[in-house]
Formats: sequence, C-alpha cells, structure tokens
Amino acid sequence: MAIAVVLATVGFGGRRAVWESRRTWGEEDEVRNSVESRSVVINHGIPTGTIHRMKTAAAEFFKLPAQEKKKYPYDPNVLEGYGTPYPLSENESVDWSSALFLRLSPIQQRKLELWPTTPPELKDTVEAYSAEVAKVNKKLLGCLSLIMGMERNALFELHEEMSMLLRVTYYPTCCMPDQVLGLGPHSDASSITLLAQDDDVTGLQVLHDGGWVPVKPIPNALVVNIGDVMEIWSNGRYKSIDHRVVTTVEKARTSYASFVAPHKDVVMEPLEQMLDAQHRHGMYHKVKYENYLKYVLHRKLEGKAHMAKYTI
Ligand SMILES: O=C(O)CCC(=O)C(=O)O
Ligand SMILES: [Fe+2]
Repeated sequence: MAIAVVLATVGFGGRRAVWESRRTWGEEDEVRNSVESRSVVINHGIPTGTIHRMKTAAAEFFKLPAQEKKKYPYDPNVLEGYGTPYPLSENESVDWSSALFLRLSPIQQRKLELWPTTPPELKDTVEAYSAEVAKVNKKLLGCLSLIMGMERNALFELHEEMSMLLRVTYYPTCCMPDQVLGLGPHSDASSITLLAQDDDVTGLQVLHDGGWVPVKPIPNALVVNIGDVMEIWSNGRYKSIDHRVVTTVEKARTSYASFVAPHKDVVMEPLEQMLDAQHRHGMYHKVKYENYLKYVLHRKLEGKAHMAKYTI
C-alpha cells in the first residue's frame, strides 16, 4: 500500500506519544490509520511557555516598521533574513505574506547579522524553541526509521550534517481572500517540516483527493509535513504533501515552520530498505540535495510539478 502522507498533528494531552515505543509505531493498524486519516496526534513535549514566548517575540518583530525589518534583508545564498523570497505561482500576482528565515543548525553557519536585534529577546527565544524542536525532530526521525525497517538513528545519520531552518511567516488580513493566496501551492524541500501555527486562525490547506482541505489548528500542536526528501528516500511510500495558505479578512496569521534537511552534498536516492517485491527498482533519480534545492528555489510555486524531474 502506498502511504500517501504522514501529516501529523502533535498535541498535548492527546494520545500517547507515537514514538514512545517501537510497538506503537510498529503496529500496522496504528500507523496505517494515522496515515490514512492524515493525522497522528502525539505529545511533543515542548513546554507551552516556550511556544508562547516564540510567538510573542515573532509578533513583536513583525509589528516593527518596514524600514526596521528591512535591515535584515533575505540573502538567498545563506537562506536567512527577512523578505518575500519565493517566486510567485503562475496564477498569483502577489503572495500575501512576508517571512523571517533563521538558520537553527548547523549553528556555525548562522549569519547572525541577519538575526533581528529587536525585540532583544528574539535570539534567546528562537534558541530555546529550536532546541525543543530539535528534540521532537530526533524522536520523530527515530520512529520513522523504525517503521521503515531501519535502526532508530538511520534517518538522522542519512542527513549527515543536518540542516534546520526556521521560517516565520506573517500573513496580514486581506480584503480579497478569494483572489489572493498567502502562499502558493508547494511541497517542502525538507525531509520533514515541523510547523507551529496560531491557535485561532485557519489558513493552511492540504491537497487531498483533488480538493483543498483546511488544517484546523489544535492549540499548541505541531503539524508535521513529509517533505520531498522523505518521498525520495522512502521510494514514494511517504509522499510529500502539497499544501498552500489562504488569506482571511478577519485576522492576520503567523506560522513557524522548521525545515529539516540533509547536508547539501548528500546524494538522495530511494533507500534499499524501501525496495520491495512490488517496487524492486527505485522510482526516483539520484540527486544531490544542493542541486535539487537550487532547482526548486528557482521555480514558481506550482504544487509538486517540480518532482516530475526526479521521478522515473
Ligand atoms: O503557514 C503555513 O501554515 C505553512 C507555511 C509553509 O507551508 C511553509 O513555510 O513552507
Ligand atoms: Fe510549506
């Protein structure tokens, strides 16, 4: 069975953490059900205070006058800074959002001059949040490795020097929500993405059976998207999720996406463990992560059209 997507919502006080034991993840029905219903509720363990402080600091930054925010212009070479960096989708004349990109890891690659100094607590707050997200990521990759029939640390190691980028996106209110998207359709150039969002505004939508389905926020939860890297590694068993963000008239929205990706020199290809009797050959071409990323970042946001280049 091709597992379409793992779009996991990670919440407090819900079901037991799916990564807690191999058995939970290993139970076929559990995994299949979670995947088919497109949601897995897990306790991520990030203190609510840490998420709250992250959201407050980000809100302070986005409230600053434009000329203040522009002191940290987005630099496409290091993928950090403030701006509206994506090329627009075919049907869009404007993406109704702006974003602050910060490198969480490797720490030594951070370009700190692109980290806002207002509000002053932003840097420490991002550090605290990113340390927690990194823990969730490690656990999640551990579980995914197990259900893919590998050692717990296999996916973590496949990333080699793992990269984590935070994209905080602010979507202002919009008086023509039918005509303007906050962010065009795309799949993430990550292995997985861990996304926190505002608790009281729905904006994210995922493509399911040809229609856009809203992902209603669960307070303090994280949404986990499967990205293109995992699609290739899993030989298409886990498909990256096509998603977009709509605008609303009523309320501005902010989201916090942590993208996990391999080192730029990692050559991605379907993992041996994912080749079975039915799929004896890899369904994706080999590609260096750096080359894939260059290709994707220069394209318009057109859902998963870019994946055609890598699919056999
Ligand atoms: O705002 C969201 O909920 C999604 C953001 C997103 O898809 C992205 O940053 O790649
Ligand atoms: Fe995304």
